[in-house]
Amino acid sequence: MGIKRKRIVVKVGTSTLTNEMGKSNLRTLDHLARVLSDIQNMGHEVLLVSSGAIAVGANKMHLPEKPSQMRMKQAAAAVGQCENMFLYDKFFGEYDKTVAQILLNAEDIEQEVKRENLANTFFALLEQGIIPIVNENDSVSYTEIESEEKLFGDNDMLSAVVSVLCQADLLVILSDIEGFYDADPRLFRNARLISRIEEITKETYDLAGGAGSRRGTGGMQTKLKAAELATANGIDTIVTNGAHPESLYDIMDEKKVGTLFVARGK
Ligand SMILES: Nc1ncnc2c1ncn2[C@@H]1O[C@H](COP(=O)(O)OP(=O)(O)O)[C@@H](O)[C@H]1O
Ligand SMILES: N[C@@H](CCC(=O)OP(=O)(O)O)C(=O)O
Repeated sequence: MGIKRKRIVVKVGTSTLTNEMGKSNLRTLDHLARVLSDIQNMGHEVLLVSSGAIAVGANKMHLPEKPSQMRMKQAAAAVGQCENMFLYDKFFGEYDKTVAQILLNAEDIEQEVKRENLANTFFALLEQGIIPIVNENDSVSYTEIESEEKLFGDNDMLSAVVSVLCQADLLVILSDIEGFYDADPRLFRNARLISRIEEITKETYDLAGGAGSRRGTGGMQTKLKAAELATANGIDTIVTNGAHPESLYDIMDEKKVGTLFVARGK
């Protein structure tokens, strides 16, 4: 029997990668590296879209909080990206895996020639059993951090763009919450998890609020946009909690986890 959902893209947000102190959450990073390595050993192809550069960099630079000035955000991203890749290289290395860093701007996707080159790079890496780790190129492209006209908006959207580009079978967005609720559970205690969404409509967006912590960006609004793009391109999308990366095993076994946004045309 062939492997279902062979190629998966996993996106992990700042709120999962860092702790309350703004420092790297080493336990989660290690768990994530172990589970993704294991899933690759089971015959799947894995791509990781990882946020956290700005928050981790700000912490390493001893800034009192996440910077608001653009130049400081870009500086923090340069420091934090380096730290994150160091940690990923170390943790994935423990499980005998090689990782590669890909940093993207919107132009890299918009221009056809660049897009093709980029897809070829991803395919070459996957063919070699390497795990690509993707982030926005924040230190170069301020538009991705701030502009209204940004294509990615944030890493949720970037993960959907990468999923489409790589013709992934599944996108998993790991956040600091179990999935998509009928209201933001941080504000409404009685909010209920929605386990399956067949179609994302205006009413769905009405249920989604912004970021839940000072570390996160975009909240459920951007996750819905990402799910909309991915599902429109035939890619199932799951939003679930990244605190327990082991749930990825259940996802690969097609068990019910978090919220499934069903691919269109299925
Ligand atoms: N309808 C909703 N269901 C679940 N979470 C929601 C909803 N609306 C807003 N949120 C908020 O979205 C947050 C997750 O997004 P975000 O803070 O950007 O994290 P990440 O770093 O994972 O992208 C949750 O902690 C929650 O407070
Ligand atoms: N590219 C930025 C992350 C932006 C972003 O989308 O953050 P998040 O909502 O935590 O996924 C960084 O690495 O800090």
